[in-house]
Amino acid sequence: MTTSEQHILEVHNLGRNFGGIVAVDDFSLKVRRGEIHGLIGPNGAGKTTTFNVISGFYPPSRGRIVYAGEDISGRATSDLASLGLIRTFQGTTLFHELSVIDNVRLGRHRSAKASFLQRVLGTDRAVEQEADERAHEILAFLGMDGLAEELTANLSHGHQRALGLAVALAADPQLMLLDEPFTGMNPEETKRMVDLVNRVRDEQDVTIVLIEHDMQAVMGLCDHITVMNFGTLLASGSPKEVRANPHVIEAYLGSAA
Ligand SMILES: Nc1ncnc2c1ncn2[C@@H]1O[C@H](COP(=O)(O)OP(=O)(O)OP(=O)(O)O)[C@@H](O)[C@H]1O
Repeated sequence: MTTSEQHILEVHNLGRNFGGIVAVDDFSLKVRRGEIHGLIGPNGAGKTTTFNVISGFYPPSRGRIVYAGEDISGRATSDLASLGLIRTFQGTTLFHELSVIDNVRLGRHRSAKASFLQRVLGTDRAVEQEADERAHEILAFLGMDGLAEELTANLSHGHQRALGLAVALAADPQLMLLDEPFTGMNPEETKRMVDLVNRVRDEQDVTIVLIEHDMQAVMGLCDHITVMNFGTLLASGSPKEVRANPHVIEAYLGSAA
């Protein structure tokens, strides 16, 4: 296997400025197919900016992003979604006034399986039916099929976050970028979400990169961790290696101080 077959994502010497602020500078990252990869670092380290550039929300100022062997630098989010690169957000982006199943159906349309006109006119019945079946399948996979017709606003926080995962899964991702999936969760909800993320990788064949501040969850879940500080690469390795790295300890103690 060549290195580009092994790595679903390669970020080469990425840079991103906002006016005079250098948010990300000469940052490189490689993500192997099938792994759960943590992107960590103190506040303001450049993690969210990196996600935004990879997922096409901002073009890079410098550097290159290669996904599944293809240079995707500066490509639009909708293009990337149809290639199987899907990103979730820290806050929930669900439609609270819609049912659970309708949210998942909408997630499927992000993968552009039907043309815009077909979607608006609802002319492609086969596409609609397939979206419906897949939406139920995903809810069942997440143990939420019993909630399919429930109003999203009525779900618990934990279920809303799991629904966010269902919406992302509906787009048939190969690579999912999860932005702080455990934020605002109690330990029990975090444990359930950790199990779900593991199952998404194991059973749905999705590679996962996640930004997260809950160190216990990150260390327990990730195969590989990349640490950023001041927009640059600070360390990269197994959870054990990263935890023992004096530069990482210093960066975290410094930020806590
Ligand atoms: N749209 C923007 N305009 C100006 N500056 C920005 C913008 N987005 C990010 N920055 C700056 O870039 C730097 C990196 O921010 P970023 O949000 O990427 O860090 P982070 O590691 O995700 O932080 P946190 O863990 O607090 O979310 C910060 O100094 C931030 O203020």
